[in-house]
This record gives sequence, C-alpha cells and structure tokens, in this order.
Amino acid sequence: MNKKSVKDIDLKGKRVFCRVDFNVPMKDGQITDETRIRAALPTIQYLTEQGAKVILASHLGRPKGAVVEEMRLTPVAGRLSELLNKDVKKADEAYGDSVKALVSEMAEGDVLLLENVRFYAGEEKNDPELAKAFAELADVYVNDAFGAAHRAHASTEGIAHHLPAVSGLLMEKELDVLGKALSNPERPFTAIIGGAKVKDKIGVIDNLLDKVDNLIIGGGLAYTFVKSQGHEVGKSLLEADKIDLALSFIKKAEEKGVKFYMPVDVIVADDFSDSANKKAVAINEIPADWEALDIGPKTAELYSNVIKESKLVIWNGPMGVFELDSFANGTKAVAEALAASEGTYSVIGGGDSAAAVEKFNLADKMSHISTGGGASLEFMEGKVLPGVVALNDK
Ligand SMILES: Nc1ncnc2c1ncn2[C@@H]1O[C@H](COP(=O)(O)OP(=O)(O)OP(=O)(O)O)[C@@H](O)[C@H]1O
Ligand SMILES: O=C(O)[C@H](O)COP(=O)(O)O
Repeated sequence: MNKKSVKDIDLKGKRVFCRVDFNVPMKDGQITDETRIRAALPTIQYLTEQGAKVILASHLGRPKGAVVEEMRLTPVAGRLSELLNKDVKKADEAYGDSVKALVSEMAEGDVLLLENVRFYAGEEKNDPELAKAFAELADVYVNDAFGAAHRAHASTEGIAHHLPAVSGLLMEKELDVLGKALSNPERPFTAIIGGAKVKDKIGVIDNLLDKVDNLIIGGGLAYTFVKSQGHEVGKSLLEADKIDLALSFIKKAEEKGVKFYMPVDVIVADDFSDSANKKAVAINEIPADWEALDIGPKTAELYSNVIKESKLVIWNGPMGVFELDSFANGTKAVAEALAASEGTYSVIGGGDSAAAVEKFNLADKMSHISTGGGASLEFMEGKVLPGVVALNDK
C-alpha cells in the first residue's frame, strides 16, 4: 500500500483520533456480532503500546444527524473494556469542551470512546467545521475503519486534511489482501457473485470480468441471467430491465475467455418460508407459480469443483435464502468447499456472505473475511475509497 500506516510514525505521548468501524448489529442493547470490534483490537493495542492517548470514533447505525438513544456507543465501550482488559472511558459527545476536558485527563495508553459521530448532521455532509472540531481533539489521525472507507464523511475524510493522517493495521490488511487479489491474482482466479439484485452488482461483475478466469453466479440475481438464456423462472426474483445487461455480461465473458457458470438446477418453493413445499428441478423446468430460492445439488457440486481447482476465490453474496434453513444448502456447500480446499486462498467480501460463513461456523477456515460490506463491494468495483485517498502517501 502506498499510504502511511501507524508503523510509519512516532506515536509516543500523542493524542490519536482513531476512526474505527464499530457499526455492529445490536438487539435490545446487546451486541449480537462483535467481529468488527475484535478486528480493530490490533490497532488499538498497538497504539496503546506505543504510548499514544487513543481517542476512538465510530458511527453506529443511521441516526441521521440526531441523538437516538438506542444508537449510543455505550455498550461497545463496555465490551471493548473487557476485550482490552482495561478501562475504556466513554464520552457522551464526539467533540467540544466536554470531550476536550476528558482528553486533557488522559494518560499515555488510555482509551476513550467518543459518542456516535452520526448524531451530528455535519458528519455525513463532511462539514469542514465538524472535521476541524474533531481534529482539535488530537495530534494525529488514524483511519482503521475500512468498513466506512467508501464514505466521504467528516470523521473518515474531512479530518484527514487537518492532521497527519495514516492508516490503521486493519485498514492496511484489508487493502493489501483485496488489492493484491485484484491486481496480481494467483490463478485460476474465481469470483462467486450472489445476493439479491443484479443492479447492486453491475459494477462488480463488470470489473471482475476483466480479471477472473471463472465467474460463478448464484443467489436471486442468477434468475435474470437464467431468463436471458430463454428459460422461464416462474416467480423467482427477476429484474426484467436488466436482462439485456445480463446477456451482455455473458457475451463479455465469452469474448474475454472467462468461464461463466450459472445454476444448472435449483430448489424451488411454493412459498417464501421455511415450511414451504420444495423440490429440486433442472434449470429449464422451474414451474410457473414456484420460485427458486437456492441453487440445486448438481449446481452446488459443479461450483464446489470449480472452487477446489481455484488458487484464489473472491466471494460476495449468498447462493440462496440462507437465512431460512430449507434454502441454506447451496450457500453452505460453497462455504464448505472453500473451507475444505486447502490450496485455495478465500476472500469473503463482507456483508451477507460473511454472516453466512459465521452461521455455518466456518469463519476460521477462510483466508480473509472482510469487515467491509459496501466498502469491499466498491473496492471490487475498482472505485477509489475516499477514506483511503485522504491519507498521507508514503
Ligand atoms: N434465490 C433468492 N431469492 C430471493 N432472495 C435471495 C435469493 N438468494 C439470495 N437471496 C437473498 O439475498 C440477500 C442478500 O443479498 P445482498 O445483495 O444484500 O447480499 P450481499 O451481496 O451479501 O450484500 P452485502 O455484501 O453488500 O451486504 C439475502 O438476504 C438472501 O436471502
Ligand atoms: O456497515 C457498513 O457497511 C459500514 O459500517 C457503513 O455503514 P453505512 O452503510 O451506514 O454507511
């Protein structure tokens, strides 16, 4: 990476404004998945060991510029204290005199967590005044929030113009892994794209077709491709206005010599529920009033074989409605093939695919699970991430 990291600067005694992505799922005030908190620990620990005063900032949810009690970061401070095994103070604001007072009391190695930065309307507007107010708290800016790096906000981009600005260790690792995969991939290189909608994955599919050897399509978006081949898809997800685009991707794959894999069989259901009647049918036999909610066993085997022959696999988006156990088998088969294939470097592109891998208890078998959902998607689309661009060059 050509951006400076925490390893490139002196941190002793410095007040460090460290942007992390603690946007974790919560239910009834409890954190239900702490992956993102754990992922930030190496940077926080490094900063404290170097004798920095660590001021952590994050968003949580989308409070839209107002205080929303359930979106306070207080539970995160509690869990962080346990994980770091040290007292983490929590501020009730994210800037201003009350926060300055707390910072002035900090000793080297102390950790303070600011309140949700999205309680202020200026955050998402990248208001220069708010960015300045954040910067006034610190001597150095560290961005470790890969998951929010696609947002040009006051705490992810604006502040970097006011302080020496470097990446954290998580940010560096995410950019290294995803960057290497896309710029210098080991081959055969396979991308697996699933999820709900073609429209969300246009940029990713287009960009990856320039790089991969195999492109595997699954999930709800597959049926627009299936339809483009003249098959009926019944009540399955279909974006009628994207059929021509789907066809153009298949054509592009042919021109580029990319092997393009679509489902050869599917699991159809008479209802969108776990208790629906279901059956496996060939791809050209989807009944008119049924919907395809998962790839079928033959497809799962076909995809697993492609995975096993690949040196590098990037996976974004589930193969079916994996949240319902009846339609989780296809996604599970892909996850298991990745887990079992020792010679394959597996990169999970965050979001639902990461949740699926967690659900099947295979997370520790993957080479890299990105903490970014939207951010990893935009990276795979080849877009520049504003939170990264703003950091100081090496
Ligand atoms: N055949 C299908 N029919 C309907 N929905 C499906 C089908 N296959 C998968 N899905 C649904 O798609 C959703 C995931 O789609 P989405 O595009 O948001 O995923 P994603 O690519 O992992 O997103 P991100 O990584 O950006 O969070 C899941 O909730 C899943 O149930
Ligand atoms: O969960 C995410 O993908 C990041 O934390 C960014 O959140 P956002 O989509 O609300 O900006």
